[in-house]
Amino acid sequence: MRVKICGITCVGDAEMAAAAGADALGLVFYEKSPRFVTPEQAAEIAHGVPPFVQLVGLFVDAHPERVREILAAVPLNLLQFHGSETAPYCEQFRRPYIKALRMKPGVDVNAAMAAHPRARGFLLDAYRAGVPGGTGESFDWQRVPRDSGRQIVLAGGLNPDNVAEAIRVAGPGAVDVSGGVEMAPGRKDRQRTAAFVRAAKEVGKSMSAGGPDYVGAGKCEGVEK
Ligand SMILES: O=C(O)c1ccccc1N[C@@H]1O[C@H](COP(=O)(O)O)[C@@H](O)[C@H]1O
Repeated sequence: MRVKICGITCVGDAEMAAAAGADALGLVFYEKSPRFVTPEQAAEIAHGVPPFVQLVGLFVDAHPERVREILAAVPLNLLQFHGSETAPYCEQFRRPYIKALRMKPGVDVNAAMAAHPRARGFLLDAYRAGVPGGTGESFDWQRVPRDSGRQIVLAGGLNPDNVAEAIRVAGPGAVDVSGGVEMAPGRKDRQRTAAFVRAAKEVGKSMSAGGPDYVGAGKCEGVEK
């Protein structure tokens, strides 16, 4: 189970979250968020990120020039598009990306996924009208498709107390949290972050112990599995 801690705003929190075992750290480039960071702050935070921890840039319907400017200044490994971005928009940056889907009642998740054939995965988040994300609200985890064949990142209102149950119900490949591990908007709490990573990794391990440990559909030529 991979874990992303989103909304990192300072070097200390990046180091703390990485030490707690986070696989990815999120930087929010959405100006209206309390977790917004400037490209300069983001570049400084990037220096505190150890090798093999992914740095993810979160955008909400940003002007393409703004995304390019940030890409030139910050070594992002993955882009997270959290607005109503289309596939051509997302693909123009030629970087791996995930697309956030807000779980509005009645939304056709499979159709939304099909519209982004080149996305690395889909982050499923709660829906609240007028707010693009980071609401601290969850949605019915039963609604997460189990057989889409796409990588699912579960988000929305997760915290150290509910993440294990959320993973058991939804069966995602990764989880993403922001408000549920904070002590104040934009500042992560060490204990909550560590407890979240531990809970997610433990349940992920116990679930893979009960089933096949290799779920990849792709085969390598000449190699029998
Ligand atoms: O974190 C934000 O401020 C934010 C702003 C705009 C769009 C997305 C945002 N965050 C993402 O939302 C999910 C859920 O947040 P939470 O855990 O419910 O607080 C989070 O994982 C971020 O990827």
